[in-house]
Amino acid sequence: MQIGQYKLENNVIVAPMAGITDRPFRQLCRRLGAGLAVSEMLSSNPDVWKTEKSMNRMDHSGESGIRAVQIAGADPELMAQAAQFNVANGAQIVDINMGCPAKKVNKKLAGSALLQYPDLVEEIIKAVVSAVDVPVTLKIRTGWDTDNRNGVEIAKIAERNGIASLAVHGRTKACMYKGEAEYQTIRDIKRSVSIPIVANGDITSPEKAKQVLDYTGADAIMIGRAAQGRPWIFRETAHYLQTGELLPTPDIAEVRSILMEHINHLFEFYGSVMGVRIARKHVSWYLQAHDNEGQFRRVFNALETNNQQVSALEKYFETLAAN
Ligand SMILES: Cc1cc2nc3c(=O)[nH]c(=O)nc-3n(C[C@H](O)[C@H](O)[C@H](O)COP(=O)(O)O)c2cc1C
Repeated sequence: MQIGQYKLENNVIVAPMAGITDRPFRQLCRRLGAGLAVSEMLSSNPDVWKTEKSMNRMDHSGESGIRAVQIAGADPELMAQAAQFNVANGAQIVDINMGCPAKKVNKKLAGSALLQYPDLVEEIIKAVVSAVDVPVTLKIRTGWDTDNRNGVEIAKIAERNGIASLAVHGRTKACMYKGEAEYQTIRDIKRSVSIPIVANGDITSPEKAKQVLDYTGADAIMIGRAAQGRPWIFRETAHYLQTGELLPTPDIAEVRSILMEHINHLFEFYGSVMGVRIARKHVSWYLQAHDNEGQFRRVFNALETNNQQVSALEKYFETLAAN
């Protein structure tokens, strides 16, 4: 897929996930085959840009691949400034968040709450597109609520105001994460505009990715939660879409090596205190399939230092390999 001047290596994209798609995770997903990894959202409120959390989110140093940075907010002028600020800090694509249903974000009328106000959507897009000379992409849900799936209307606004590609999560804001994603609205959107469309929501396997692409006619797919503890899903999916062949799932030795690489990057990026905290949730996802009783995870979550975490994992994998 082409986004402005950028051609993706493949059409499998890492969904932005606040608290998850930090630089270590994006880098790992890219190494394991993702064509693009969008960063966690950054608020358009300049007062928070200096906080540790925002500074971490804006840290793209040494990141390979195209740097796509997501911004969230409801004020067109502030969104334009946030876009400029991020481009000055190295963003090569600016993505606007109109998909997030989180209360904290929607309370400020940002994220998917904006879908209720097509005029404001248009103003924000216009302001951001004219503020920067990099491609601007947009991420939405299919609409505000089930009776008002206005995704097609929003897509047309996006197209006529210069949005370079549009990612659509197949749920409305009202759905939050309940039920199953639907792809019919994504298909309707794809048929009503000619900008590239990215299909998102509940894509959990290479085969599902292919089904969704075939059904919607979308140009690319975006995977979020299914990559938690399973970043190799990008390699598997890209390979399947290109060849029709399923790769074998990684054996335990490879899972160990990927997990160790991931947590070592977390320690480097966040330092040992925060790194140890963030490692806990990732380790629990990686081990879901191997630690049925959750026994190891309970012990692991009580460990306080990175050295303790590393040696506990080494022992855990040695025991698994011996059995
Ligand atoms: C923990 C978490 C954080 C998320 N943060 C963001 C975000 O910062 N920006 C955004 O546009 N979407 C965000 N999303 C939504 C995802 O990008 C994606 O649209 C959604 O999870 C559906 O895709 P999936 O079924 O593949 O997970 C988040 C989702 C989760 C689970």
